[in-house]
Amino acid sequence: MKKTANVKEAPDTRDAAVMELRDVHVQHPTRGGGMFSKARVHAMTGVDLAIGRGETVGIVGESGCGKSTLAKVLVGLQKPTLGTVLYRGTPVTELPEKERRRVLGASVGMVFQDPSTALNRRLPIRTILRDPLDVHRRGTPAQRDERVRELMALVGLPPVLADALPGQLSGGQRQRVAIGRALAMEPQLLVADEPTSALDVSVRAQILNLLLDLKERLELSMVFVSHDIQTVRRMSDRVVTMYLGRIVEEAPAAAIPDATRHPYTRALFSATPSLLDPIDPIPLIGPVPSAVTPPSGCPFRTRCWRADETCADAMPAYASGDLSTHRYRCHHPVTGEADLAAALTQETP
Ligand SMILES: Nc1ncnc2c1ncn2[C@@H]1O[C@H](COP(=O)(O)OP(=O)(O)OP(=O)(O)O)[C@@H](O)[C@H]1O
Repeated sequence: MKKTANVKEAPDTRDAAVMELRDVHVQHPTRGGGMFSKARVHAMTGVDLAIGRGETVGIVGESGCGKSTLAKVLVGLQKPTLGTVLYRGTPVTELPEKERRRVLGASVGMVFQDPSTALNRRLPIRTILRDPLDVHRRGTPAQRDERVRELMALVGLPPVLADALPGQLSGGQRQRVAIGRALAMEPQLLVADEPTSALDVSVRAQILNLLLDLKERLELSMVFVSHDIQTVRRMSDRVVTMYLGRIVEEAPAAAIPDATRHPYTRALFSATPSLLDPIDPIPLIGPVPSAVTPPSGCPFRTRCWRADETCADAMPAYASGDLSTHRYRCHHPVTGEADLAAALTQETP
């Protein structure tokens, strides 16, 4: 094991949370399941999460693990089936639907994966940026125009593009518009769901740097969602690993990978090694199981090289790591290199 003594501890911001989820569940009727089908997709199960002021929380996991569902709950686009969402201490899940959407719509900004589909192609950039201000009746018309100018400068768009249509912009410029629109209402929290995965590799770093810069300048809290743990680690103070709708580990970003204990976090990290520090990829055997009939106990057990019969009995309770903001749910946590070596020799069926 490498030493983790130099790992900087992320502050425990739970008391000053901008947003908090308490035991949140989201279940969907199955697609094509028929009107009377009782089958449900378990998109989120028992999620507890607090996002501190000025903190960036990264969410990582494979496709279908519930990352986008979590992002939608935070911005009010997805109502939880069960559980409580608090915005600055107010339980918004107890508000009427329209009011919950209004409060979260005005307080939380969202940047989607693909700016080409997220922006209305027929509207000029100035109208797109003004839209949230018009919807929420923020300021006078002159103040709204001034805010549009400010937003364009903030996200690095030249004023000359105000009358352009989204189709006349590059992918990177379109994502800048989407970020500007998300910031129009001066939100405290910005949620970015895979904000660079639809962009050319050459502009990805520019958009990531813009988000880091805006977070500092505006003292934003941020939730950054990606399947790429290396990017999440770079962007975040704290990283949350999700698997089949559940949080399985939360760790300070600087603790990744060496101090992390959950086999799934380790496997995700090993799948995107850096050129400078190559490591053997841990094979994740088989696909993520169905979210309609998730495995009993620990959902990762069917793909985990450390699983035994205890893992089928119950979802492990949270255990604390050495750092106060590190916790994980695993019956057989990874505690040393030998625990990883066994993963490399497991047999592919
Ligand atoms: N409206 C819906 N109806 C039925 N099932 C849904 C719906 N939305 C999401 N799901 C299912 O919920 C689960 C979680 O989906 P979600 O999109 O949150 O995962 P994700 O980790 O963001 O994946 P991706 O990276 O592919 O977007 C998946 O099994 C998905 O198929």
